Amino acid sequence: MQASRSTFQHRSRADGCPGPLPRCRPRVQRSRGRNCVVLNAIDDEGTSGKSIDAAGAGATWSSPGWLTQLNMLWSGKGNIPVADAKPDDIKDLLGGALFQALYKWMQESGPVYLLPTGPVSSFLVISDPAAAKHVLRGTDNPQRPLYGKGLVAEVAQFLFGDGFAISGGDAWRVRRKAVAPSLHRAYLETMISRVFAPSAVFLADKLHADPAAGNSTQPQPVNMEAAFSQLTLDVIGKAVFNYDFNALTTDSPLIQAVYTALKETETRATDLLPYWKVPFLCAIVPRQRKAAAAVQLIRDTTTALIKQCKAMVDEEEIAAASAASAEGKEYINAADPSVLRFLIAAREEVDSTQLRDDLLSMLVAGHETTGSALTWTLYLLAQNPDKMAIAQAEVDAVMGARRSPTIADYMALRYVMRCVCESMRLYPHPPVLLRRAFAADTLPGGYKVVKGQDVMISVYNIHRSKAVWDSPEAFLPERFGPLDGPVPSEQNTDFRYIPFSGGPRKCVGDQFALMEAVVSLAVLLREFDLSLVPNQTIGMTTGATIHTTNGLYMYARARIAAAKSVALVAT
Ligand code: HEM
Repeated sequence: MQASRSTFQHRSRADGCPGPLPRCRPRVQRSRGRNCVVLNAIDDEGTSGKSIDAAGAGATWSSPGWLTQLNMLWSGKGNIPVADAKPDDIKDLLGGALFQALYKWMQESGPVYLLPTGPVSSFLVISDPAAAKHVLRGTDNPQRPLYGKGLVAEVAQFLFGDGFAISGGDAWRVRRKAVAPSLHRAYLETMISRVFAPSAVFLADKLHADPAAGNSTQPQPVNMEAAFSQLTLDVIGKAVFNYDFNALTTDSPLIQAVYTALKETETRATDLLPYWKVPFLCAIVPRQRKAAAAVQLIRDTTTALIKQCKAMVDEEEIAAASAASAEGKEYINAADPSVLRFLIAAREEVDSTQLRDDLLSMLVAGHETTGSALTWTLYLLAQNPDKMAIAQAEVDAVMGARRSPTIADYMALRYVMRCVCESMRLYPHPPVLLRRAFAADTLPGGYKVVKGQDVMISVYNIHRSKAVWDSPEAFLPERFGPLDGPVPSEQNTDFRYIPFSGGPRKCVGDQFALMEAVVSLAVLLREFDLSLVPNQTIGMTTGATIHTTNGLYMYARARIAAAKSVALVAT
């Protein structure tokens, strides 16, 4: 199958350590015009003294004092700095570049500040690891139920329904406990050989065959962001439902529906006027009608897949799954190792609607996230040829003439793994995590949080803060310590590195995602020299993940080294 250039264009996308741990540094006392914010030293426990000139905070011509005052008076949030947010800034950030504006305000207002969004509404923005740890660990924690998902559940409900990615409390706990075991070790190993490696090799074959990929005398750019979005949709479809979207080859109404629904979730997350909360308006606004039709198609397809799978699972398989569970073994169906099959065989299906929503949660949560992680890792490698050379040398040494990485290869691809981790530090997906306080609380550092407060944990800010990381803007895969040490996580960095969140609501697919990303990159780096098309501007925009503004156009030239090693084996 010949891939045309348009094959790798975005559909309506979603365009539509250990090792030396970074230390906290003293904060600089600063003042900004009339708004005097004084932050004192922050110690390693994240405690700080702070004060704010309440009368003047936020009082510029465009961010009038009354707005700030109301915010501060409301429920007595007086000990938290208020960002000097002008209406234009807020308009911009609601349009999609939210996390970049949050970074600017962190530099002005410190690691915990209030962002006024209306006369009596605000976000509490957290860019401090200790405060983030406190909130994340207190989310849906039965011992300390202080926070819930809040706004994110509201904007995604139309798609996720009662899925466990957005539900809370007991409903979430029960479903997470049922679904998480499906991603067990044997399943992940099977995914490498059955799904991750073959899908990446398929993409490589398309790039080899595609004159648009840069192998002809007239090299043409390939949009690798679009290619990764298609690859990860194919992967997650097979892994969760045993369903082949064939997104790398075809364009179907179902694929369009997935992109439409994702885009709508992203748009809702940044809508200034959440008119979609009004059912009457949803019924007449064309965008909402389109989104509703898309969700219906996705749900109908999922329901049909569940029905089909149920028909395949017999009593014998249920007994085998139950016996495996009793013996503490990991059950897997050799013919269909998908999450869906596991859940039905393990009788964890509850009712079909709940199962449908849980599976859709995994589909959505596991698609653009991994696609974006791959996009930015490749971008950073292409921008840092010295790191690219190390990664390719590792891939050559580990894989030799094998096109498809094995589980042993995956374990040995430690530098590639660090490249993925470092890329998720610089470009975390999503860049902010939303929460809402169920009860009044006090954050480390003494910041008072009122009941009902919407909270944004800016993972982007934490990951790029000079107070948290040395040379935060640099791409340094080596920064996490020796390659034979553990992979960085929120645990071994004390919440300084949280690309998969942390606490009870931590990503359930983190190991899946790392394997998929490392395996996909290994296949591509082994077979291609990938370079950026010159003179393109790679801007950032966001919805659920960080996207490029215009795509990531690259040349993919077949590597001589890979060709040689294949030839060596052939002789
Ligand atoms: C690089 C790829 C990925 C990244 C960066 C990522 C990141 C995250 C983050 C930050 C959260 C927590 C959100 C929060 O605290 O509000 C999360 C939750 C979740 N992720 Fe991932 N994820 C990735 C891949 C995946 C994959 C491949 C799957 C499925 C196989 C998946 C399934 C989920 C689910 C179901 C949740 C909700 C868990 C719950 O609420 O209990 N993710 N992910």
